[in-house]
Amino acid sequence: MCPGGAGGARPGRLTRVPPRSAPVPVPAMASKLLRAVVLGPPGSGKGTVCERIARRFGLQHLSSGQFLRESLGGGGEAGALAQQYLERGLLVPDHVITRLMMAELEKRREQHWLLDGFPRTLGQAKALDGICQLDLVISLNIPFETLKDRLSARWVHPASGRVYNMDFNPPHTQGVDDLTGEPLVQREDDRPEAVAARLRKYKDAAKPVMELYKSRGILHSFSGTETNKIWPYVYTLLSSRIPPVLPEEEH
Ligand SMILES: Nc1ccn([C@@H]2O[C@H](COP(=O)(O)OP(=O)(O)OP(=O)(O)O)[C@@H](O)[C@H]2O)c(=O)n1
Ligand SMILES: Nc1nc2c(ncn2[C@@H]2O[C@H](COP(=O)(O)OP(=O)(O)O)[C@@H](O)[C@H]2O)c(=O)[nH]1
Repeated sequence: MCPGGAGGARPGRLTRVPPRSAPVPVPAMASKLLRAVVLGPPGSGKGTVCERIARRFGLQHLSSGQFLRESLGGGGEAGALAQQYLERGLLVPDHVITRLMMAELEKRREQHWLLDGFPRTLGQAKALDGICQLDLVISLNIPFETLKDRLSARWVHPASGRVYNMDFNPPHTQGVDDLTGEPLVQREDDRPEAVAARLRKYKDAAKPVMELYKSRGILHSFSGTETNKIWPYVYTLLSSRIPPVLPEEEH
């Protein structure tokens, strides 16, 4: 069962109207903790979509890539090991990322959450199964050329993970994070040489994960080249599972 989750009851499935005299049950939609995953290749907009979902629906956005990058600075053994993989655009071994993510999920037993970047392999998906029953998996299908263009124009604020794109969502001042005023950087693994390898590896590892979630009937795929066009569909899907705290239009 999910940490803090309500087990088998699925949100949005409470369709029978009770007789007038019966006590009114707390709707599953309000009481069940949502466990969702966003899948997609590097540059597909997972972080962008997750941020929007997190803000509109009051979910915790948990980015495995961001947790990994934060672990690098800690001086620990796991961080040192992970650094060698990240620099080369390779996936860190399943047991390393799984241990990290399980610890983070354990801290958030009582919150709705949305995973970004985890699980990336079948091994990771099985580890997640061991602690949690997922409600929803969103898959973003974006053409390869679009991914390459986006990643080469991506700038990030390392401390927060906030992402910018010189065309799509540029910072107010070039090269500077809007909230902190700190410098933005380009990730080493967003260099064109690393990107092609990352995309290939993503495809190989993600295929069985998607098949697993498809076979369970929880996979929802969205295709396109623009996040703003995909977003209304994602918003509608989420709204069927959890009440929004902000309206859709406010990006
Ligand atoms: N489950 C995961 C998640 C991330 N990573 C490592 O962390 C890096 C950065 O992860 P993330 O921020 O999720 O980036 P990507 O998905 O690679 O790229 P993007 O943010 O562009 O999606 C990955 O390239 C990979 O080296 C990993 O090994 N295993
Ligand atoms: N041009 C363009 N850039 C986008 C769009 N959606 C997201 N981006 C940018 O593309 C880059 C990758 O998006 P991100 O959310 O980091 O994707 P992730 O790698 O899947 O987490 C970032 O620089 C985003 O600002 C879009 O519709 N058009």
